[in-house]
Amino acid sequence: MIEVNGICKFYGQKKAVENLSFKISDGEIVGLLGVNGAGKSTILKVLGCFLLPSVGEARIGGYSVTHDSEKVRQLIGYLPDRPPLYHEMTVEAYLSFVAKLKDAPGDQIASYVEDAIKQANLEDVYDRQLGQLSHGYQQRVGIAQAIVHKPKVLILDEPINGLDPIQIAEMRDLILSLKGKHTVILSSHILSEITKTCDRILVIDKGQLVAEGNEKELMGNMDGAMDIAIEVDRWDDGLGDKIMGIEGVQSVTDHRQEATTTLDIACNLDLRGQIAKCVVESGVQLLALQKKQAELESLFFKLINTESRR
Ligand SMILES: Nc1ncnc2c1ncn2[C@@H]1O[C@H](COP(=O)(O)OP(=O)(O)OP(=O)(O)O)[C@@H](O)[C@H]1O
Repeated sequence: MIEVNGICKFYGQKKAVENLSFKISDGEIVGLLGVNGAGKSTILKVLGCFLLPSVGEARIGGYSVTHDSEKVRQLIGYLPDRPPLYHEMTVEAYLSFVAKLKDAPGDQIASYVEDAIKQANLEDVYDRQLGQLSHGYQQRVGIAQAIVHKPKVLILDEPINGLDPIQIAEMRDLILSLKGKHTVILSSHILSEITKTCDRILVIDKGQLVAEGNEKELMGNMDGAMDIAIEVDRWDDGLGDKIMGIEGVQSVTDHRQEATTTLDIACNLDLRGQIAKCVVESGVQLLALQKKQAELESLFFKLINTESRR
């Protein structure tokens, strides 16, 4: 449904997107993940026909965003990072206005608006002026204006931006409810959130695609990186150094308690056997050894290589 081939985008001398290619199939929900300034909005603006690519081509439903932008616009609904709302209009009047602009069939505008209001859970505020709505409701109206003409593809730029935890959960449900009806591409800088809604994640760093896959696949791409925790019966001065001496161990952090000591060990491959052997040979009793789930955040940092930015 969406095909991006070798896109670059320059703002003057500044390269915001570099040689980016990806495909999104019909009905998929795909997330663009990256820190601020990674190039997410720029990519979505190109797909939304708001910006032309400097190099390369993008197609939606087979139509080029550069040469067939009229056709592309009919296929897509777009929520920019700031929803384009007219504050003096009511929700219903605004959605009806957008439906007309998007060439929804004249005799069905009322039913299209009603459907969008229902889907975005706006029944309680349909007659309120947009300027009087909370940020969370304005964001929902932003989604409603993107879906009102029943587009095949939805492009959502940071749909949870500025929402509180309850509004985030509601927005997550709303996005998941769009599954099956639309192909969705959305952006976020929050890894834990994007994994809850998206089938697949494209990790963007400095305008480039640095990794892609679902959460499990991204974890699998970490070259076997693994965090291991061990518990031993007593503190031993040389144990940390001995474990550090095992090839592939990256760091050892100890936590001494009264009765036992735990050590957190980061490795670049599965070294559980060697670590157990090393502990036993040191004469210390090994009470527990477990593989820790690598934290999502540490995955993100590893993928975009930003340890130094933390
Ligand atoms: N109109 C513009 N003129 C010049 N540079 C721009 C312009 N818009 C974006 N940029 C730069 O291009 C890069 C990518 O910006 P973009 O907004 O696409 O990133 P982003 O990942 O969406 O970030 P954010 O999450 O902060 O919105 C950034 O370095 C940004 O400063």
